[in-house]
Amino acid sequence: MLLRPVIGKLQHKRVVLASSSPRRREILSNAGLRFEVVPSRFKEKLHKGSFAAPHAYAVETAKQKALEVADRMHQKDLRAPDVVIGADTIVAVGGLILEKPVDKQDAYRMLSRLSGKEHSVFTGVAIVHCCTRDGQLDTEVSEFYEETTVKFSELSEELLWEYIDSGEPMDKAGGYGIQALGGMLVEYVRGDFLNVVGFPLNRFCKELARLYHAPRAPGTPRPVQHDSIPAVDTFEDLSDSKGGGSDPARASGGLQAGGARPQAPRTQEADLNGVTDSQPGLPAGLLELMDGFKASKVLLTACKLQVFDVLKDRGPLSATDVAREIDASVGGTARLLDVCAALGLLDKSDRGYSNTETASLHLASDGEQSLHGLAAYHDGPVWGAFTHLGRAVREGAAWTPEPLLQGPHKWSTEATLQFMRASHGLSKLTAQHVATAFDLSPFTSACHLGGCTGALAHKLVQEYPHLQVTVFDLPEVIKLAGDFQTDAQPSERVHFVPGDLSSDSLPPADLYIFCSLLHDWPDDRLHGLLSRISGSCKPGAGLLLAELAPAEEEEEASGAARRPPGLRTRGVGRRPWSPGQYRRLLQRLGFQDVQAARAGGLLHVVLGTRAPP
Ligand SMILES: O=c1[nH]cc([C@@H]2O[C@H](COP(=O)(O)OP(=O)(O)OP(=O)(O)O)[C@@H](O)[C@H]2O)c(=O)[nH]1
Repeated sequence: MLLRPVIGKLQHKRVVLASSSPRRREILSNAGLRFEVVPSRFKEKLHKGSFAAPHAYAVETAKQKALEVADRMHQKDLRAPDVVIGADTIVAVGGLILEKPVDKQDAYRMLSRLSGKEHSVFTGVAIVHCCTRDGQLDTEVSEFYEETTVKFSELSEELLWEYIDSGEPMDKAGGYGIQALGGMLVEYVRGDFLNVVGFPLNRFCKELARLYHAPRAPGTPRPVQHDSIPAVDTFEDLSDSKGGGSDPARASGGLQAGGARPQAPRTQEADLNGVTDSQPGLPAGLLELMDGFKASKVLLTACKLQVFDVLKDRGPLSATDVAREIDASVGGTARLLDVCAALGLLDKSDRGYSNTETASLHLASDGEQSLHGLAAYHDGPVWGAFTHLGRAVREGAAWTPEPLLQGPHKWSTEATLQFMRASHGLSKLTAQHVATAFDLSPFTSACHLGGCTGALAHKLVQEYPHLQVTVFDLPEVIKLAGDFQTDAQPSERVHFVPGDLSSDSLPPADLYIFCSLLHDWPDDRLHGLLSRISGSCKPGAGLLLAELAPAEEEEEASGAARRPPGLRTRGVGRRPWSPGQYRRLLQRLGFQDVQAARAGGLLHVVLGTRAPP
């Protein structure tokens, strides 16, 4: 299992592929990498003559493509992804650089130049690590290139034109696609085949291994292992995600979006350094599971005590200053702050403690992307439910506590508001990704079922100027929805309709949407509801489902599935969600053209169209 740990180095990072090339997307996703695709807008027009060699041109273009995306994403959200990957493939023959042909004549010129000769294919790759400090984007670029030699047969005019007329050359460097019809033109290849197709996967993995696993000098002791929550004085040792490897993003003060994670002891990564650990592995997954709740409680407690609010937009503060502001003991506060730093939620320096970017963005109570309400919900009703899990199991009760299951019509106004605050935070965070996972412009009316505060509805109308959106939810929720604001302007195209999903008829719409709602529903209820919706849909109407991705998939992609089956740290109580399962379910319910996409690194979004009966 040397393969997945290499790609797994990027597992908990938000990775973006800055390329529109379907081949690059396929090569990287086949390798198990999880990423978003944001095509670069950088125009490939660098002056070729100013580069000493063709590969230098490809590398610089790859770098500019990636930096353009990092910069644009940073400008847009004031938050860049953790890693942006850019690539550029060119063909070099007789001192000339060939890119994609602009038209058939250009393709003809390129292919006749390659006929009967050897040429080089270079792909330049840039891996850009990003972090944001004081609102400024900081980048660290690793770049490399790979060269492959390709020899073409002599091509007759007839063959040449037949190939050009197939249309295949037009979006390909040098005017051919070696992976398809163009393969028939090729006599031999020396070097990495995938490099010709557009991405040198082998070299990329070596580069990741180098970046994240700088070999230790001989005789250097192995890094110290820690429990999830280390002794206060040792938290600095936890700066790397898996212990032992170097992480450029962190080394440069960078921050992991999913950074607050307990540490597991090193296991097989030693193989990457050529050091094979012959000892049987310790049950890292088990220990992590036993300990994991402490990390959650630290985060939830720091949120509740408003530690992240106190530190937001302020310079580093001492434990004494923070203790004064949150009205707590100095010793207790110091310990809490140290553990928050160990978990990657705070930065600690000689001058004191300050928020990481993630903490300011998501854990302080104000701000558009705050998840403070969700933290309070977990610390309150959810925590309470899991405290009595043993009793629920003995009595055969649902894991969600009865009062929560009963729904808002049985809750106090405060409990309903607490639930809505949690839902609102999560919706605001994910709305843009859900709204743009697919092109929804063909629809003119949508209904967000269980749409709560209307956060997604407002994003949808902002994104689609011709769309009317109905938010359908229980009367107790709709009554309070006006108390919540979104960054979008209130719109007359958003309507709130009270009703009960399971008994009332649904408002008419040509697109129905569910978002983060179905994951804990029992199978029979889910099937019943979706069949009812399918029954209310006219042919051509859409159903869009967006759910948080299950822990299993993430872990499998990273190789963490080495753990004993069934041991998962996250996703407890969730219905296992896989796009494949929902695709099949939607197809059984009469939806066709079902497409699945991954959005924001956290969501699966599935869209189907009601087939004629
Ligand atoms: O044999 C093959 N050779 C090349 C390709 C494809 O050609 C293009 C190369 O173009 P470029 O590197 O500029 O990348 P774009 O497609 O324009 O996408 P970006 O958004 O990244 O600029 C590339 O798609 C190769 O896959 C091929 O398919 N076969």
